[in-house]
Amino acid sequence: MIRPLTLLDIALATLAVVLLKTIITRSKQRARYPPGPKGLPVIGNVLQMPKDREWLTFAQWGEQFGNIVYLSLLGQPMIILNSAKDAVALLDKRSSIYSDRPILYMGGELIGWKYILGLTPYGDRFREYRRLMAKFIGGKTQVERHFPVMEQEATSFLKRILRRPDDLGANIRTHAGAIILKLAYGYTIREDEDPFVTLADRAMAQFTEATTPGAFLVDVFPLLRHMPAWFPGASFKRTAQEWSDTLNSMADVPHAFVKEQMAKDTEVPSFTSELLRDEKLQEGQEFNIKWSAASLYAGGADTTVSSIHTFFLTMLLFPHVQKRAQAEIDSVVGTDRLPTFEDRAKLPYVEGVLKEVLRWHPIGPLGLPHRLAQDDTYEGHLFPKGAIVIANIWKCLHDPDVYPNPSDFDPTRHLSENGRSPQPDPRDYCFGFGRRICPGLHLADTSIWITCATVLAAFNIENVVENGRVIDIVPEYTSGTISHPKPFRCSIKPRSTRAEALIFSD
Ligand code: HEM
Repeated sequence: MIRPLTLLDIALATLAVVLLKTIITRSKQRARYPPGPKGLPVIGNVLQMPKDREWLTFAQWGEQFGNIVYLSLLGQPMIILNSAKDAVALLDKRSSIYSDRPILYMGGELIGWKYILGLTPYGDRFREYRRLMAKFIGGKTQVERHFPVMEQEATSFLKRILRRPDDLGANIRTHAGAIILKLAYGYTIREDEDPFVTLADRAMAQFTEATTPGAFLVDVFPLLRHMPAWFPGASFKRTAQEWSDTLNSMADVPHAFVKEQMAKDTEVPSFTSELLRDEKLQEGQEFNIKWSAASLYAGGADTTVSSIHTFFLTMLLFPHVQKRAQAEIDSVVGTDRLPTFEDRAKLPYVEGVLKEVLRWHPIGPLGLPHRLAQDDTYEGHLFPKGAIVIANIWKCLHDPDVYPNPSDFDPTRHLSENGRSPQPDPRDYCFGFGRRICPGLHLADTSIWITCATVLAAFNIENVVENGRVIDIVPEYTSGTISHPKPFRCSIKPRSTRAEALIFSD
């Protein structure tokens, strides 16, 4: 005899149908996602994620599965774009839906880096920060106003090198900090252990630690953020509080300095002072000015450091490039003065050196992650809403079809020489894409150029010789959002007594 159906039977049957439907829909959807390495149930590709220099593994997966690679990390979809063509087609051309940022619970929410532009969600605050920055450094004309500061700081950099030639890393950090602090706050740094530079360095180091994937469980289980700080196992909350204090000081202390100077009418014009004077300050406006100035500092201090370091590294590794660039400067500028921005258009080979520095090792090999705001389809694939989309900038700039022999540092690839057209300008990719493109790109381009040009005019960069033996170096880079050359030794000496005199001539 057949037992009559109970409510429980009906509930179980309904659940089974719903589960089956979900599995079928998911696997149908999965079939429409781009290909990628096969992961495990639930955790997806978590165990296959590379621990360092992710851009190399992502590029390898691109060769194996096709340029667009799909990954799933505990259910979080991630899409890697390994070609410039796809990055432009999606992040540039469909920018209105590809411009959000993923939420980082430890770094963004608990510590407060979401107030810094790079992690600010796509919305009103994002637009306001970008508007303020565009007025100051948004184009070539705006940046031209800052040429005198950059030229003066380039000479100060040469002096620091001359005084402490063995402290290259520290000298470069001071130099980058000096430019951005002058522009953002009208602040002149102290030569020894500047308190603002030290504070910012600490905040940036904590940022790197806080946003390293897998470093904090709260990024995997966001509900943990509600745990009280005293709860056993909640030490991350206390760390977050401490690091939040550092970040707030990084934004507050220089801002207060400008206001103090303005009250005494002694301020040096800067991003902050100009906005505080100009803007009819409405509610919340001062907050935006303070945090966009801190965003300039956070975005500008560490990035150019890596590029300038790469410049020294490559001059050491490719001495023939250094010689040719110096010969070009000598023939155009002469040896009685240092190069200025007025010389730039007449120095195509030095321009090629700058482009190669930005291409050979892009400081942000994977840029910053974008977040897709709604479902999208592209070349027959489904890209789900909420997916994290990453452009493999390193791969775009090392694609052998676009840049033949990509590991060669060859400035001539950017010249129209011997009837050859220049290869694509790396600046079209290294600064990112769409509405999130680096707002500091013109400042970066000009400040790195003047630094390289003056260093080439004044110094020879050579291998260290010890006990008659040349110390060779093997170039190595750190992992992380901003990738730096690992420390290396080099000898930096004035090219002549005349060059040395020029450095101290002002
Ligand atoms: C070699 C130098 C630099 C390179 C290669 C570089 C590259 C980048 C890249 C790849 C991004 C992410 C773009 C995206 O999401 O698609 C970015 C964002 C950003 N950069 Fe730069 N950058 C450099 C220098 C600077 C400088 C000098 C500043 C400030 C003065 C700056 C400020 C920023 C800010 C605030 C963001 C966040 C933009 C946003 O989220 O809307 N960067 N940069």
